[in-house]
Amino acid sequence: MSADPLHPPSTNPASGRTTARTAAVIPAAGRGVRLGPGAPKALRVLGGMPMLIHAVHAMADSRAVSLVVVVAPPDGAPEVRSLLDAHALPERTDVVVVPGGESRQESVKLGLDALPPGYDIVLVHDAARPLVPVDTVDAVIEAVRDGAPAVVPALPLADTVKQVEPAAPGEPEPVVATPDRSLLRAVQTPQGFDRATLVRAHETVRGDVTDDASMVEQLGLTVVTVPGHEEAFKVTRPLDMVLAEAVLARRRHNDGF
Ligand SMILES: Nc1ccn([C@@H]2O[C@H](COP(=O)(O)OP(=O)(O)OP(=O)(O)O)[C@@H](O)[C@H]2O)c(=O)n1
Ligand SMILES: C[C@](O)(CO)[C@H](O)COP(=O)(O)O
Repeated sequence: MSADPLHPPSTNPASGRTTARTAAVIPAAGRGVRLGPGAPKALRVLGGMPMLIHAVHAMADSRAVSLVVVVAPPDGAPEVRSLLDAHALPERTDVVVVPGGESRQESVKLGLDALPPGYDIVLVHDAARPLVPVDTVDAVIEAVRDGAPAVVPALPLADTVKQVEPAAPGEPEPVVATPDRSLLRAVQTPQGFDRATLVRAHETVRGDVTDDASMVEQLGLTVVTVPGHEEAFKVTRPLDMVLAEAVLARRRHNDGF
């Protein structure tokens, strides 16, 4: 890969270790059907600011992230560009906007295709997880820097989980198993990747998946976890908006605003 003169990899003078540059791809092209009627989910307002802007800030708050690629709703790229231009970001962070696709997987691929050379670590972060703390972002990046090809933030489950058999609509679903909860994790974003591995996964793995790490699993590589965070929850249903507003109010209170 050729070098980008604006954002050269940094070298630690003490260790001589060169730190790979990190970009974040934010899929934000979903409609938000489960949230109910309204604007595309990423453009809905939380604490006075579109959800997407919170998500971009969450990535840009990490000093390691110098490029953010926002994957906008397919016909919404100009609107998203204007929104981003209206909100200040750290000077060290460039933001590129591309139109997204029909599925999350397709949107992530379009974001990856827009990445310039020189970024060897890629985070993929849902716009729908606007409140992930920077410490979680940094923990993911650190684990990729330490050599893991794919890293996911994960939390233990609070509920017991049942596996069911599909049933006709309105009919009760028979339970067929109760997996050992201690071995299960709820997985969040940002998920972090060695760029070449993630590109290979998107180029070779076929079939529907619900996250990017599972594509790397299908390549036969080991994905590792780092501790996730309760505030990195995904805004999916209407109650999640209430929760997100409450988290923001608590942050404002703690910051003295
Ligand atoms: N075609 C799509 C579908 C989803 N996403 C993004 O993938 C993330 C996770 O998806 P989800 O929370 O399921 O969002 P939606 O698809 O918008 O939700 P729903 O299924 O309720 O419509 C979101 O940031 C969403 O914008 C995307 O970029 N392109
Ligand atoms: C990527 C993800 O957020 C990890 O938990 C999740 O799989 C996205 O799923 P969705 O059904 O597209 O919201």
